[in-house]
Amino acid sequence: MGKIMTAIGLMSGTSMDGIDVALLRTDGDAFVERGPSAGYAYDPRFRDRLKQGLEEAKSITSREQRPGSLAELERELTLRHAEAVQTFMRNNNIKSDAVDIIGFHGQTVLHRPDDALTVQIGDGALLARETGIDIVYDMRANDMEHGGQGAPLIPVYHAALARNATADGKLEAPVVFVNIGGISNLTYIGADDGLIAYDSGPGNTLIDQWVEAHAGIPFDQGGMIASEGSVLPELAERYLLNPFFSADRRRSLDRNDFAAPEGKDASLEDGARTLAYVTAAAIVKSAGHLPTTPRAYIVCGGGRLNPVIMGDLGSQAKTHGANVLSAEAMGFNGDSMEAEAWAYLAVRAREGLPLTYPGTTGVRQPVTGGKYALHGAH
Ligand SMILES: Nc1ncnc2c1ncn2[C@@H]1O[C@H](COP(=O)(O)OP(=O)(O)OP(=O)(O)O)[C@@H](O)[C@H]1O
Ligand SMILES: CC(=O)N[C@H]1[C@@H]2OC[C@@H](O2)[C@@H](O)[C@@H]1O[C@H](C)C(=O)O
Repeated sequence: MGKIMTAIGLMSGTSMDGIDVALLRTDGDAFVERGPSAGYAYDPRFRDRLKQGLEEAKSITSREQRPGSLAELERELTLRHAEAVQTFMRNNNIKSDAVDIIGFHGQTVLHRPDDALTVQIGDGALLARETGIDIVYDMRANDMEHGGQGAPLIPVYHAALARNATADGKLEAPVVFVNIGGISNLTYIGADDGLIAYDSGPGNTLIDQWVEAHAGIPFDQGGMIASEGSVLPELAERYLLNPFFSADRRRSLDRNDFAAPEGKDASLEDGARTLAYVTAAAIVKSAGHLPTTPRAYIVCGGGRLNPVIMGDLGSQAKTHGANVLSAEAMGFNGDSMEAEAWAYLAVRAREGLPLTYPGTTGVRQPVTGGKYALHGAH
């Protein structure tokens, strides 16, 4: 066993709904002990600023550029993360000298794997100064420099969880972890420990955009709106026939790769129902590229709280003989898993261990990654 470190992971995902924080004790390998976690929601005004930041980021051609208000946004985002860390440590009685490292994801504002360009805003040095803790950040860049898609990075953590659950007799491979966030991604862990991962399609983003534009609400809580509607097959087909699903090569997605329907395309309810169906069908369709059908799908991320998505995923997976379980049914935490993963990745980075593999991002060889900001350096 390697050196066990105490790490905090910070995730601000593509849904831009807030900051997830989680504490982990780990050696970056098989030893994983999950600690407390929390979510700190963004207020609607900051969420709007992030959305504007995504627009401004469209003109970026090299990853250091911060056009428009992006530099100011990066500073504010970082200070919000520092505040989240401080609140989290206060609420859980954790002293900063008890934490060895923070894994800081930042906010993805642009992701164009075909141009080898991925930009996560987040100022590691500022966060180190504010928290007094060493930071590992910018963990996607090195993967891209070595020919990878820069995403997904969570698979190595899924693999550690699966290995431990299999050893405890709680799980039988092959198994798939699905994260239904703004975008959905899946990790396949084969019986021989083989690891395959990729983005599987639009997650909640289209549903969020649809209900925001037509009902002025940020998301379809509990799938209430979708449950009143019907699937419109033509509209669903329009998404599911996208070349993303049939291409030979799996590629990672940007939030803007799929667009929400036009208002005239559907009623509020039918639109929400159809997009929930698309979210589930995209996962099953993408899983068709795996070497074997998994026995189970373990679902994490906010989409698992939408029973319409879960119902569709359950019935479609069943036709292939697979069960669908929420992360909680396996004793995991579906809200904090990404933040836990960023804590785990920070420790792996510190130990020089690989973060990504040819099977997870298409990188040429397993590579580590991350930049460091040491709190004593200033
Ligand atoms: N109670 C709920 N009912 C229905 N949907 C929900 C509920 N809670 C959260 N969601 C959905 O989950 C989304 C947030 O998911 P999550 O926090 O996993 O995304 P993320 O981490 O930002 O994204 P990504 O994994 O793509 O980076 C919300 O935008 C919403 O659409
Ligand atoms: C570029 C980027 O931020 N991608 C995110 C996004 O959100 C889900 C999916 O698209 C995944 O590829 C990734 O996040 C997860 C946490 C990952 O890297 O594992």
